[in-house]
This record gives sequence, structure tokens and C-alpha cells, in this order.
Amino acid sequence: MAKKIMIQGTMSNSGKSFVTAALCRILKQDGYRVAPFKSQNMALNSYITKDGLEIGRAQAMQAEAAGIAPTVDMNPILLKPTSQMGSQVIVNGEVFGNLRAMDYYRRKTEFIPAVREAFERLESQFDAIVLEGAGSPAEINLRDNDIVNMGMAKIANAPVLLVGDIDRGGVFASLYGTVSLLEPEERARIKGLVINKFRGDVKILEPGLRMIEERLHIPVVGVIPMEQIDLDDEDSLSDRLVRTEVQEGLDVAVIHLPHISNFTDFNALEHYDGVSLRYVDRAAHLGRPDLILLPGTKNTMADLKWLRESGLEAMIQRLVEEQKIPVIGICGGYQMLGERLLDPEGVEGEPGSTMRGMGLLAAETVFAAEKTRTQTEGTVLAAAGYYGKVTGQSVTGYEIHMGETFQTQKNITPAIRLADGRMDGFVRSDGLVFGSYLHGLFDNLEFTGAILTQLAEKKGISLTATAKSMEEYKESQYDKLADLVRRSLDMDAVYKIMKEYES
Ligand SMILES: NC(=O)CC[C@H](N)C(=O)O
Repeated sequence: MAKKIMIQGTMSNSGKSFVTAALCRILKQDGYRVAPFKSQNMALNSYITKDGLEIGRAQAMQAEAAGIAPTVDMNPILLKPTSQMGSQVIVNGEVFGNLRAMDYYRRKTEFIPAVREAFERLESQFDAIVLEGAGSPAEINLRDNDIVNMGMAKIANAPVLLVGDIDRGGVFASLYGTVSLLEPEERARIKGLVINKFRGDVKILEPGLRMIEERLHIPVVGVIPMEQIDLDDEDSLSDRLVRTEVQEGLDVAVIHLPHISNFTDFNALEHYDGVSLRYVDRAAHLGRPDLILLPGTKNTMADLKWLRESGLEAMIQRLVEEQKIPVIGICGGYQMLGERLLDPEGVEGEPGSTMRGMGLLAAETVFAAEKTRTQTEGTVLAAAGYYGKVTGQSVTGYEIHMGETFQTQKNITPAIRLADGRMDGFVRSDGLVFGSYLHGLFDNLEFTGAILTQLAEKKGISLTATAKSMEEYKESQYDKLADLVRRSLDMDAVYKIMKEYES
């Protein structure tokens, strides 16, 4: 029987995925074969496993922390919110369909077997499983047929650590309130309280800890200080998006589309001292960046409409054509760069709808019901402009898209030759406009470094990379995370709690 522990939070963003990742790393360091599990994730930031199945990014990150390859069993249900249609529901890594929130909620029991089976498969392969809940277990309106919090803890027979966020205030009330709203049987599963994101002197906190322990009869097993650790999860997105100001150095602007997906695509650009990466969601903030990045989006057509109405489209077109500022579009952002978008089957909007693109790339995109989901590798073919320095380089990435993009005129050439024989993306003959379906393209630091260095030279500044590869960088962050949590959590108590449920 595997050891199990479940991390639940008093609210969203309390740091559950962070604590889950930390425990995965610590257990790995202590010699266990450990895997993360979250029955249902709601996120637009997803990951494609080796066998081409789609799961939430947070579980892929936690698997990395655990030193294992991410598999679909770690996140059997993924909800990807799209605008008009509710969410695209992914079950066992494949599209189940689009469901409105109410319909999903009504049909939730249908998904219980998938969740249970995925968990059992995982449990049979590992020594330990760290489960993560979602939102708060005290959402009393959602309690029936719950499969993400206490319902899941019961299916797995896992003890629970409840994490509260002290940074947002009211941590004692939220811990007390959450526990009080639970049924006695659920309450009994909470074996420890964790206070997360603490700044200041623990001595001042100490009396409060004793009082909450007395009232709830649950021990506080840790107080985790606030520390900057760079992990690929949803919470890190909110920290990143506040960076909107132009800073010194090479100014790289990511357009913050409303349905931005796979925002982790741009994290790699932060590994260069001298690059200032910022997110722009309104025309007044665009300014004159040195490089413009258009990210992927779950809904290309809706986000293009937003781009047009916000005035950003016209500004980007002018910056590219008049000021010769380069733009790179990834996936949905690449699709926007073209001349036209066609949706005959109604994948993104009304069936048969068409839309004018930004017209920066002589290409058009047709959406199809079939989803392309694969890890990919290839060789850069692009040679125009800044890409002369990266021609012939090998790159890896992953694809998640419904659209296919075709050339309409001769002034563009394929960007990347893929190992499976397909061509990906296009570059315009003047080298200013580049589009590709490859998420993770910038994680190829040789590629990214070469492009950024040329832009920096043009501006007369120098850049230095902080790590040799993204893997090396991420490994260092996971170790830093494990150190922090080992120092602040009573691991002996945690092991004891796991042992009690090990049968
Ligand atoms: N990940 C993306 O950017 C997806 C782009 C677009 N919505 C598609 O499905 O083709």
C-alpha cells in the first residue's frame, strides 16, 4: 500500500500546488518513488505527456519535482475554460467535449470511475502519492458528489493537511471556518494545519498557533515563510502578470490575451539578466518594446477581437511595419498573425464563421474538430533576419491546437522542419514576423539566447544567462523549495500521519 497525503487549502491560491511539489521533492530526496495526483484541475496551462495526452501543468511540474515523467493518471480531469461554451472537458488526456459549468456539475458522477481508476493505477506503481485538492473543501454548495477535495480524500483514504495563506490575512478565521463547515467525518481527516506565505517573526505568531490548536484539536505542523521560488504553476502567473512596467534592459512585451494559454512559454526569457519581460493588456502600456510576443490562446478568434478592439492590433502592425520591431507568435498568437481564420465546424465560435487576421503573415488558419496533441522535435529552417543565427538548430516543444495553418503567398517560408516530416510555422522574408505552433520553443535556450543576444547587441546592452538549461534551472528551484519546506514543516509528524493511513 502506498503512503498518501492530501494537501487541501482554505482558498484558491493558498499555495497547495507549491506544498504538493515540495512534498514530492522531499519524499524523492528521502528515497521514495513518489507521484503527484489532482483529480480535477481547471487551467488553460496544460502539458502534453510522452504519449500525447493532456494534463494540467501543475501536475507536470510536481512530477518533475518528484523526478519522474508526467503521466495522464496524475490528472485525469482537466477543465479548460473557453468563453461562450463553458469548458473543454479533458478526461484521461483526451477531449470529452465542451460542457457548460452546470452540465459538468450535473454529470460529475459519470467521471468518478475515471478518477478512481487513475488513482488506483498510480497507487499501484508508486511508494507514495501526494494528492492536491482544489479551491476549498468548505464549498458547501459543491459538496455533493465531490471528487476533488474531501470526496477524493475518502476515495483514496488519505489524511489531509490544510493550508492557509497568512499573507492575505484572516488565516486563523479561514482555518477555523473551513474546519467548522466540514462534516465530523471529514474534519477527522485533517491531521495537520499549515500556515503558508509567512513574513515576519514566528514568535509573534506562536500564541495564535497554540490557540488554534486548542480550538480545533488539530496540530499546526508547519509555518512556511514567503520566499521567491520560480515554479510553473498558475499562482506564478498571477505574480508575473503584475509586471507591466518597462524596466531597464531589453524590453520584451508579451501581449496578455484574455484566454492566454501556456503562459510558461515565456518564463525562459527571464533567465537572462538584462531582459525585462512584461505583460501588456492595454494599448497605453505597449510603448516601443524591442520584441513583441503573442502567446497561445484557448480562443484565438475571441482574443483577436479583443486585440482589435483594444487598439493593440493596430499598434503592433505599426510597430512591425514602420519601426521594424520583430514579433513572434506562438500557437494561437501565430494563428492571429495570418490573413484569415476560418471555423467551418464551429470549434471556436459559430460554425462557418470567418475572421480577418492581423495580416502580418501570408497564411490562413482553419480550425478542425481534431486536436493535435504531441511532444515535438525539429530543426529550424528559418534563415531570414534574426533567424540566420539559429538555422539548423535542433529544437523541442509540444503542440496543443485544433487549427492548421496554410501559406497563402510566396513571401513566407516554413520555420521548422519537424522530425515526423511535417513543417511547422512560417517566417516572413524580412525576418520580422515569425509564427510557430511549438509551445516551449523558448525553453531551447540556444535558440532563445541567439535571438535575444542579437536584439541586445542592436540596443548596445549585454545579456547573461543564469543557467545552462531550463532543466538545470528548474532542478535548482525544486531543491530550493524542498529546503524551505523541510526547514518549516515537521516532516517527522508528516511521516507519522502518512503511516497511520497506510493500510
Ligand atoms: N494553445 C493554443 O494556442 C490553441 C490555439 C487555438 N485556440 C487552437 O486550438 O488551434
